[in-house]
Parts: sequence; C-alpha cells; structure tokens
Amino acid sequence: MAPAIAIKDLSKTYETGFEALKRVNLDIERGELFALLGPNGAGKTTLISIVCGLIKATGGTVKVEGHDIVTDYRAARSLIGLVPQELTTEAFETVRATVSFSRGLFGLKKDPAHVENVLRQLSLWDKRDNKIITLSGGMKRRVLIAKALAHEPRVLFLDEPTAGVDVELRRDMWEIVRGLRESGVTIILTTHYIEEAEEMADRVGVINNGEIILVEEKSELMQKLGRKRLILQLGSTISAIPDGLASYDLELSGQGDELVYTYDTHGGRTGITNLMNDLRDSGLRLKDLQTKQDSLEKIFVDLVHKD
Ligand SMILES: Nc1ncnc2c1ncn2[C@@H]1O[C@H](COP(=O)(O)OP(=O)(O)OP(=O)(O)O)[C@@H](O)[C@H]1O
Repeated sequence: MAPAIAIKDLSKTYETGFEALKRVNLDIERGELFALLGPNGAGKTTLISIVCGLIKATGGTVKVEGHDIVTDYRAARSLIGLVPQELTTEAFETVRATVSFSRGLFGLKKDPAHVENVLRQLSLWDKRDNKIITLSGGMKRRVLIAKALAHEPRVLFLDEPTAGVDVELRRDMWEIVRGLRESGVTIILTTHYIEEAEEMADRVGVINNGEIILVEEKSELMQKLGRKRLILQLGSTISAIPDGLASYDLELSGQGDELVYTYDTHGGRTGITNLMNDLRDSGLRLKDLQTKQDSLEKIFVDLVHKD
C-alpha cells in the first residue's frame, strides 16, 4: 500500500534565488500523527504548500496515497484537507454555509448529514446558523478544521493549529486532533509548541534550513537522544570536584553544593553504582538526589543549534 504521503527529492528555490527546501525525502504512513518541527523559516509552510498544490516545487515529486500531485492533481488534492493558520474570508457567512461550500469546491455532492456530523464532532452544531464574525477565536479555529474536513479528506495538514490560543483551548484542540486520528485520518501537524508534539505525535520530523535533519518515532527519539541527569545534593559546599571523581562527566552547580551527572538511559551501564562508591570514598556526604529526563524541547534545541 502506498504511504499517505511520499516525498522524494523535493526542492524549492524561490524566485529570489532562496533555497527553501533542499532535496527533502519523507514518507508519512497512513493513519499516523506526524509532527513536523522546525524553527522559523525552516521550510515547513513551503513544504505543506507544495503538497497541497498551493505553490510549485522546483524539483522532486510528491505522491498522496500513490497519486502524483502534479500529473494527478485532482485525485491527490481531493484526499487532502488543509487547516491554515488564519481564517481570512467568509466573515458574514454562517458556519454551516461555509462548511457546505468548502465541500462543493471539491465537486462533491451536497451531504447535509456529513456536514452535520463534522459540526457536531467539533462542537459547532449549536453555532451552525451563526455568522462567523460573531464567533470567538477558538470557535473560528474549529470552523477552519470543519472546512478542511468537509470533503472527507484522508490526510489532514494542520499548520500551527494552536498558535496563540490559550492553554484550555489548546487542550481542546488536542482532543479534537486525537479524535480525528482515531477515526483513521492521517495527520501532519506543524507546531512551535514542542510540548504539543511530545503529547500527541507518533513520529517527529525536524526540519532546519530546508533540510529534514531527523525523523524518528517520538518514544525512540526521547529515549535515544534524551539524556538523563542525576542531581546529587551535597551535605556541604565544595569549591572543586575531588580528584577521585575526575573520570566522571560531572558538573558542579548550585552554590557549590550540587553535582550533576549526565548519563545515557539506553545502554546497560549508567555508571551510577561506581559513582556512588567513589563519592563515598571521596568523603562527600549526600543530602538528597533526583533524576531529570531531557524533554523533547531540550532535544530539539540541541539538534537545531548543533552547528
Ligand atoms: N515567496 C517567497 N519568496 C522568497 N522567499 C520565501 C518566500 N516564501 C518563503 N520564503 C523563505 O523561505 C524560507 C522558508 O519559509 P517557510 O514559510 O516555509 O518557513 P516556516 O518553517 O514555515 O517558518 P515559520 O515557522 O516562521 O512559519 C524562509 O526563509 C522564507 O523567508
């Protein structure tokens, strides 16, 4: 079975000569929730815009469930829903009319039952006859999703779905997105909130300067690149790490009363047992200890700022 999205050697050079995408290769599997992370200007919007047929690539190919986005444009496009960042038009239309109209754009027959379903799913049914201009920001975001779902797409792009929304609404959005995924829709999400990827994604891709620098199962990524720190709270302050502990990757912090030991969580030996023995031999007294795992955010920042 062809993947939901197959991207091969995709390049985009803008008319200014700027290379926004450099031979990107990426497959998105059917039914997965893929988070695409990258700093500002990394090429996320460019990539989505090409897949959705809004701008043209300068090299490479994209297939949506096997349909080429150039030579088989209509079929490819009909499989995709795009939730853009902002709602620009239709301020004076009603919610229901806007969503029905979006369906019509794809040449599909009217289907009030489907539209009702989508509106109910997004808790918009009560607002169906309201003009969009009268809705709250959060409701408008839901309308964007409803519009994108009107033609029953199998792949949904969400471009920064929670940018600038409050914490409560963000959680609501996460629920909605999870629900969509459970209904079998493949979801590609771009986000600046790494916490969002950490919370929801099956896989994470990181794009930087137009290149995909990493694609990994989220859980593996966190295990593989996420290092743990053991924080040893000392009973007294010291001015330097004792010679007997020089062979460990230790850092003296706090007021000189804290030693931080960084270690890999995978691989059999963490070195903690030896460290504890050597710590005792060096005469240091321990007051407390705790461990901390790197967050996805820390991993991301390390990756993107490596060079
Ligand atoms: N029409 C254009 N002409 C020239 N350069 C462009 C054009 N559109 C985008 N770019 C440049 O291409 C690069 C990638 O932009 P893109 O919008 O894809 O980034 P992004 O990852 O979506 O960033 P953000 O997170 O800020 O939305 C940026 O350096 C941008 O300035």
